Amino acid sequence: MSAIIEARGVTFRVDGRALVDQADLRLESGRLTIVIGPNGAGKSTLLSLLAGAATAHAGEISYCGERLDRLPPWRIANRRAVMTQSARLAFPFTVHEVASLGLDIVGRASSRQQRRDIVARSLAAADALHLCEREYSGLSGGEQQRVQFARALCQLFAGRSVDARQALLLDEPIASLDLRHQLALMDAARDIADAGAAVFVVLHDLNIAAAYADELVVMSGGRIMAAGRPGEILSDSLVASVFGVDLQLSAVPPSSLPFLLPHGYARRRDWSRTRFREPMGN
Ligand SMILES: Nc1ncnc2c1ncn2[C@@H]1O[C@H](COP(=O)(O)OP(=O)(O)OP(=O)(O)O)[C@@H](O)[C@H]1O
Repeated sequence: MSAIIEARGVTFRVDGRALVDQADLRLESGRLTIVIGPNGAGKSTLLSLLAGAATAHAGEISYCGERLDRLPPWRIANRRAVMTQSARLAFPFTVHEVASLGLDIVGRASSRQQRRDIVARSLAAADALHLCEREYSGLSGGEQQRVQFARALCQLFAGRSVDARQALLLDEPIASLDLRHQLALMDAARDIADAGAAVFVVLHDLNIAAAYADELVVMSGGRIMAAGRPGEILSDSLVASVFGVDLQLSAVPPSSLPFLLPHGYARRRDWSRTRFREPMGN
């Protein structure tokens, strides 16, 4: 079966410089793919290309075997939801209104009650239901990030009635979150993959990436340097060559790092999962 999203030889240049250079990638149903790499590696640019927000100069991106550049916007909107890094809003929207933006171009066939249910379910999945009536601009950075996650979930859930083969693309979704919300959001992403979507996440935290990824993609200088199961590809030498960090010389004693590479993958699987569903008091 074709991948939900596939990139073949994708290259994107600005002023002659390749920000993404000949990337090959398959995002499959049921799989959580996490991309890591240093600042400027090209991770967000790759995500924009996969989302259809930028157009490749070479290579091809397809959704379920159909060329992305030939799909009408409404089909793209039903098939993939995106959470970008920055989401400033110029108007005084409430949290409920921001989450509902995810329903703007999808889910039009749904009844008013179905749309209300989708918004409530998405806000609950992001632990943001209790913020519903608050003004978005008055929220903390982490709270805003959770509302943006809810907005992406709204789009995904609403689009599901039209197109069951979907992808969720998240750009640094846990950058502003506390530890519990980081794990809860990643657990929610895991659940969405387990329900059949292809999930693609840009992360900086190598421990969390190693703990959650079915497939880890390591980027540097616009290129995919390695891809595979975290336990198979993560090594001190890869971290040294891509991030310029010698883990052996780290000032932090290994025993204080709860799931340091590459052992985190196995350990995380044994933990009880963190859920947004319980009230968390903020
Ligand atoms: N519109 C643009 N014009 C010129 N250069 C750009 C543009 N967008 C991104 N870049 C450059 O392309 C490179 C890749 O950027 P990108 O945002 O994809 O990296 P990233 O891996 O997501 O980085 P970070 O971890 O810092 O978010 C960077 O060097 C960036 O400065």
